[in-house]
Amino acid sequence: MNPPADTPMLEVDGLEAWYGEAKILFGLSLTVAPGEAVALVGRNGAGKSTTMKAVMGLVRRRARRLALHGQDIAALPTYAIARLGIGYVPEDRRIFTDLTVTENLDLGRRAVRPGGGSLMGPDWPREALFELFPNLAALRDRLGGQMSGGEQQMLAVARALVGRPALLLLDEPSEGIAPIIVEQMINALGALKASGLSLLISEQNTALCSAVCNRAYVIEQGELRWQGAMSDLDSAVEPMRIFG
Ligand SMILES: Nc1ncnc2c1ncn2[C@@H]1O[C@H](COP(=O)(O)OP(=O)(O)OP(=O)(O)O)[C@@H](O)[C@H]1O
Repeated sequence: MNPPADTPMLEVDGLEAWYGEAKILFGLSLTVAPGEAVALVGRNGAGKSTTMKAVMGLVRRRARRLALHGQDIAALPTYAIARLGIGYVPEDRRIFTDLTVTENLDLGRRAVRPGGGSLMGPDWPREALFELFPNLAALRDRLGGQMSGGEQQMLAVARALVGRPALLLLDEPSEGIAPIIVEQMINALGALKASGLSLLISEQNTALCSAVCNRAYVIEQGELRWQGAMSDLDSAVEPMRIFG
């Protein structure tokens, strides 16, 4: 049975998370609607990465509700959450440095069992990925370890897309990459949004957030500080100085 039309793609309610005994998230709530691009912003150490890890089940966490398009994921292990349809690109990219671009992409395929409740996002055949990230096309036989940080970031995003996620979590996709590559990343993320993919993007780059995202959540010390339309963030951000 399909969920009601207004079901969020991602629903997070009252999320708490810990590293060992240290509590990091204190009851965060957020949603991402189908096809929506949402920014998660906040200073270094605010808890953006932890929020993404908590959604993926990579840290100890508890929530009143954690659901992917109506399906409860709170008790699932990480691999099952990924298999249901969430792609995750962590801050440290984690591409295979000893494999070529093409081999890295081949490893991104997701083992999906029909009827298992998995959501399939837009299909990105290899040539479409190379159109999305033209730099990768020229480097298709290059080893991952011999690419720049920005190229590796593109490869990490492309590899996540091969698995046809319905929701993509991107942890600081512009971090440590050259401005020209940030431009290309903005274009690519715009195309992803246009394809109907839902995006949750942790970012400190205001240009990227404003170009791609509809709404934003500001977090500070593991708590929600502000939420609203991306266009209203600037006036809210200045007094809070949450970027940089
Ligand atoms: N593995 C860990 N063990 C213990 N504490 C951690 C760990 N990773 C992060 N923290 C702490 O959790 C808090 C939130 O960190 P998190 O990485 O989620 O922040 P962030 O908003 O993503 O910041 P950044 O932009 O610097 O990545 C910080 O106080 C950080 O020191």
